[in-house]
Amino acid sequence: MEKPFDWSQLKRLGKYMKPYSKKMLPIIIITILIVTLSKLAIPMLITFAIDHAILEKNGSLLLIVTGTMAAVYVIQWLSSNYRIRYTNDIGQRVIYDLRRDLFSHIQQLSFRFFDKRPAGSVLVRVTNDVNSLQDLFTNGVVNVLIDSIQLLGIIIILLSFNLKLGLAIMITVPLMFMVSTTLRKRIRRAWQDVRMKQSRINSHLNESIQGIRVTQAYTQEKDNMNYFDGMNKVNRFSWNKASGLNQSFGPIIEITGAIGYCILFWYGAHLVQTGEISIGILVGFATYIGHFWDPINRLGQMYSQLLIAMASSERIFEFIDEKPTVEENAHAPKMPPIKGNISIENLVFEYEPGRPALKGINLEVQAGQSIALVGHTGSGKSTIINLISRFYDPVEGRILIDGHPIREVTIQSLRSQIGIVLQDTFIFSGTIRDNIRFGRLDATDEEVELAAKAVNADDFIKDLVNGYDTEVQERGNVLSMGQRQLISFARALLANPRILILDEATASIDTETELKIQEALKILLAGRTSFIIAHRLSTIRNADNIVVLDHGRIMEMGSHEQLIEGKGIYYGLIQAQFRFLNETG
Ligand SMILES: Nc1ncnc2c1ncn2[C@@H]1O[C@H](COP(=O)(O)OP(=O)(O)OP(=O)(O)O)[C@@H](O)[C@H]1O
Repeated sequence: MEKPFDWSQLKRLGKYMKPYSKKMLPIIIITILIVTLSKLAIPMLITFAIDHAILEKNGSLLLIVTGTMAAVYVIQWLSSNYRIRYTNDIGQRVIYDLRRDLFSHIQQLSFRFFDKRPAGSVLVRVTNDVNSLQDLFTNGVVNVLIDSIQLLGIIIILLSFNLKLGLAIMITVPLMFMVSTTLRKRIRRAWQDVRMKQSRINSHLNESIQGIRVTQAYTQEKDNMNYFDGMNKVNRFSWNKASGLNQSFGPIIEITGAIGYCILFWYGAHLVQTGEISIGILVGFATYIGHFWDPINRLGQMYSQLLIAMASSERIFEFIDEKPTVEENAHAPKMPPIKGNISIENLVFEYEPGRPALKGINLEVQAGQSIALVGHTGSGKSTIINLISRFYDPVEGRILIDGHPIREVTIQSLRSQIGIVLQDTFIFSGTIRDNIRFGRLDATDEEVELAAKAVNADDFIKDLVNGYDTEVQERGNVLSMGQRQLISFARALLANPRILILDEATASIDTETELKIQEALKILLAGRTSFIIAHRLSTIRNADNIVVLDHGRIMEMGSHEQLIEGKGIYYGLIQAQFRFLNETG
């Protein structure tokens, strides 16, 4: 359904122009006035030249009028130039501010926001929706002004030339407006349909490229192609429909315009014969009418553009108005340097109402201890670490670090002292050095290399073509799983956090890398409080305390030996792992 025009959106967008309006708007308005006035002056000069210079054979007057016309054209060209430069500048500044606000706001939003939306849809708002406003700010608003002033000027001039002829011609205006707006509406809907189809293609494309390895592994290329082909065909049909409608617009407008010309020549010639108007005025009328239909046409077009832009701005502001679900108290103090004692008190959490992921977790951790979280998939391990880092807030209960409830300190001061190494180690596009330095941006090259050495990453990095300056692409596809893991260890070590959270990679890697990772892990964990979602027996065994979770509850807790002796869930898990290893090995 098409929405009516939303003024509040335009008002809100207008606020983005405010910082620049004082300095730039007066210049823009003056240039707009000069451009329109000079456009209006040309037919007036033609009229004058015919009646007073050509018909009266006054050569010197003709020369003066021609000179004046040339001067007007130069003025028009100059002010047009300035107008375009200033409107482009103001437009780009507004878009820059809007894009910056949107991006910085999105970065603040909590995990819950991203849980609900595919990455593609967030991307579209920062790119397409902001771009669609660009046209409005650079040309749209200004063109509306120029066209409106031009239209008003022509109407006044024509009526003052000759009231009767002026009114006779203007009979066609409502007709033209009606035809233009009805047709525009249909065209707009058709293009909306095209955009919808295209965005479907885009999101399918995005998913296909992201999942290309799975598609090829399961040889689903043909099915995938057929599906894509279907969407592509539908897109072609809707494009044809929209462009057909679009093309019919010009001739229809021309026919309506021709009616105006017929009236002019039939009635105008009559008025010339009766001596009521001069030939010059008749030619003047014809020239002005030539400039008459264009602004009407463009204003209709502008309305569609405005509707599209308002829809985009609504989507942008919807994101800007989104509040982070993890909020900070207005005067929250900073978390003092962390020692690492953690108390988890009766923690209850649900991602979706009525489906608890944690059902009352209690845990005491001493500074420097390492905790291994184990349990079946979906038992709540990741949820616990998400809550410690305050990516979500609990429904009940609380977490204290060195006696400070984490909800009462600033998020920045908390997270900057917690290091997180996720299973899916994200490598950004850039050099290896940049990727390690992500842990602490002010680290020197030596510090980066020291961190890499400490976690045994130095050897393989030096073997790369450009060593630390080797460019890696987004997600680090050129690196192996184990190498990516080591880089993320170096990144975390460089940040030197007091609390370390680690989601151990599940994929099996060769024994040599495994050993390297285990050694690196020892260095990384030394002297820090750590939570590890552990999958490898070696990691689990080395932990000070093993916490066994099931369905959001702690079922068992203790050292490896204690838990094995207890012959409970942990014992079962370990047995199952051994059985699996024996059967597959
Ligand atoms: N973003 C989310 N939105 C909704 N439900 C979620 C979300 N993340 C996890 N859950 C649900 O919460 C429960 C606990 O999930 P959690 O990720 O903590 O398990 P886990 O023990 O870390 O599992 P795994 O070992 O597979 O990573 C699961 O039932 C899961 O379906």
